[in-house]
Amino acid sequence: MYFHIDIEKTLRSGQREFKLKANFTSNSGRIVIYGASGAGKSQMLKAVAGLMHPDRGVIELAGKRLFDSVAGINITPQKRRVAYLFQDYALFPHLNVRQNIAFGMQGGWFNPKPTANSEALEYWLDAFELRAVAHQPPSQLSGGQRQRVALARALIANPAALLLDEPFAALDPALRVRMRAELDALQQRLGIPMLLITHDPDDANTFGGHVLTMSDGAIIEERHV
Ligand SMILES: Nc1ncnc2c1ncn2[C@@H]1O[C@H](COP(=O)(O)OP(=O)(O)OP(=O)(O)O)[C@@H](O)[C@H]1O
Repeated sequence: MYFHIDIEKTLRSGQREFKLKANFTSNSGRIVIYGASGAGKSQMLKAVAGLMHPDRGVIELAGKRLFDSVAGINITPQKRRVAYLFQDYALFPHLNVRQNIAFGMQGGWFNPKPTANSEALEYWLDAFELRAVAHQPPSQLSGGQRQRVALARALIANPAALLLDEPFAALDPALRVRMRAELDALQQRLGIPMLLITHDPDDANTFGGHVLTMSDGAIIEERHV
C-alpha cells in the first residue's frame, strides 16, 4: 500500500469554517487529487508533507506511519522523506541551476558552491538536460527548464514520494503537454509514488492513475484512468 489517509481538520478564519474530512487508500504509484479551487487539495498535500497537522487521523506512506493522532505519532517534515514540488517551483533566484539542485542534497544554512558537484548532481543535470544551463540563474531559464530544476532538486534527496502542487499550471499549453509526458515517463522509470493535485481535468485524464475527486473538503468520487 502506498498511501492510506484518513484525516480531519477544521480551519477557522473569523466566522468562516472549512472542514477537511478526507479518507482514501491507494495502491497506485500515481494518484491525482482533482477538484475546484478551495476544495481542500493543498491542505491535504500539506498534511502528507507534515506542514499541516490534522486534528484527528492517520497518514501512512508505504507502510510507514507518518501521523497518528491516537498513537501520538507526528514525524517531522524533514524525516518524512517526501518531496514537495510547489506550484511556483520556489527556486532560489540568487543561485544558479547547479546550486539550486545541490540544495536538495544538503541540510543546513549554507548555500552550495556555484561549482558544486557530486555523482548525483551530475546524473540529474544530464537526466533533465540541464547541463548547458547549469551556470544560469532561474530568471534566465524557460518555464520547462525551471520545472525540471525543481524536480531535480526534489528527486536528488531520494524521496519516498513526490508531492506535486499544480505542476503544469504555470506552463503554456504546448509545454504543458510535453511536461505531462515527461513526468509520466519519469514516474515509470523511477517507480517513485507521485501524488499530484490539480483543478485541470486534462491533468487528471492524461497523467491518470488513481483519480480522486475532491469537493468541499471530502473525496466524493474515485476512478482509475
Ligand atoms: N489558514 C486557514 N484558515 C482558514 N481557512 C483556510 C486556511 N487555509 C485554507 N483555508 C480554507 O480551506 C479551504 C481549502 O483550501 P485549499 O488551499 O486546500 O484549497 P485547494 O483545493 O488547494 O484550492 P486551489 O486549487 O485554489 O489551490 C479554502 O476554503 C480556504 O479558504
